[in-house]
Amino acid sequence: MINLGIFGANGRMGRVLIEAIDEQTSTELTLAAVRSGSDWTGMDVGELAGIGQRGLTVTDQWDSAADNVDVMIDFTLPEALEQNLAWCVQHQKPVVIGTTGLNEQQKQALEAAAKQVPVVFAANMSVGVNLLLNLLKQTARVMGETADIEIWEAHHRYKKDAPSGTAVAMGEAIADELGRDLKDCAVYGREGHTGERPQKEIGFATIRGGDIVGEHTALFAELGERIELTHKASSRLTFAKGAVRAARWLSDKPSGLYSMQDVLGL
Ligand SMILES: NC(=O)C1=CN([C@@H]2O[C@H](COP(=O)(O)OP(=O)(O)OC[C@H]3O[C@@H](n4cnc5c(N)ncnc54)[C@H](OP(=O)(O)O)[C@@H]3O)[C@@H](O)[C@H]2O)C=CC1
Ligand SMILES: O=C(O)C1=N[C@H](C(=O)O)C[C@H](O)C1
Repeated sequence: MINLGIFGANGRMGRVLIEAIDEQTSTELTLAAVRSGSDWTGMDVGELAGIGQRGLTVTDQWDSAADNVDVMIDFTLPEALEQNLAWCVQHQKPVVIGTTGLNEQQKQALEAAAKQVPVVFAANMSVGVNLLLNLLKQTARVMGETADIEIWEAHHRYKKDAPSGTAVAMGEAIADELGRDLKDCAVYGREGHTGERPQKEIGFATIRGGDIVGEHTALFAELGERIELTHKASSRLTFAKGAVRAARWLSDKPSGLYSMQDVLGL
């Protein structure tokens, strides 16, 4: 049995993580952490996730459960990342991180923490997106030098970062394969008299609306033909199941920064 803890248990991902951990016979939820003073403190985790009472309450007293946790899972917001990492380092807990929209300082904090505890970081925990990253590299090898490359993504109205972490990871996978630096060739939206498209650009477009769980497309457009590679997530449980799989995989690994590709053996 692997005992798991969740940061941000009351969030959209936190709630489906409770459900995903509950579904597995080999994992048990032993810490459902929320921020200090949160209104959710004291609520039964099963009630929070809509799956009926489970006998564990949401808490803002994280330390009291630390001894009973093997791996933490963090899907919160970038502002919470450094505090969560510090807690994992202090208590020597491996951690799976799905939070997106990290700035340079937060990325460095992630790398520093991974020297002291095992860390899986992935902007998207689904099997499909991680397979897609490989397909994008293959497509870039064949068409990338001559095709116009565009990436677009669509998410729910509540999402706070843009473009999505997955879209950025897709752009990075393609740019790496083509020997380009995404910082130099990315264009985030276009407006006005933009002129003709420079061939080496990688363009990004973002849609936000309603309850869209997460959709990503990469376009490789030539004169005369084009390829579009699309992934559509229809349930957050897909991401949560991926995170639980990553946590199980991480439980016996040494310190280091791992990807979902490592977890899946891709
Ligand atoms: N890698 C992947 O596969 C996926 C990644 N994500 C990413 O996961 C993250 C969370 O998404 P989602 O669940 O939809 O977001 P929500 O806004 O629903 O949840 C965010 C959680 O983080 C907590 N939080 C926010 N700010 C702080 C803070 N400063 N200190 C402590 N806790 C804080 C919130 O607590 P409170 O309510 O108290 O503010 C809440 O519990 C996003 O970055 C998203 O992009 C999402 C899906 C899949
Ligand atoms: O915020 C979300 O919801 C999602 N965020 C991730 C991202 O930014 O790529 C992954 C997924 O698409 C859902």
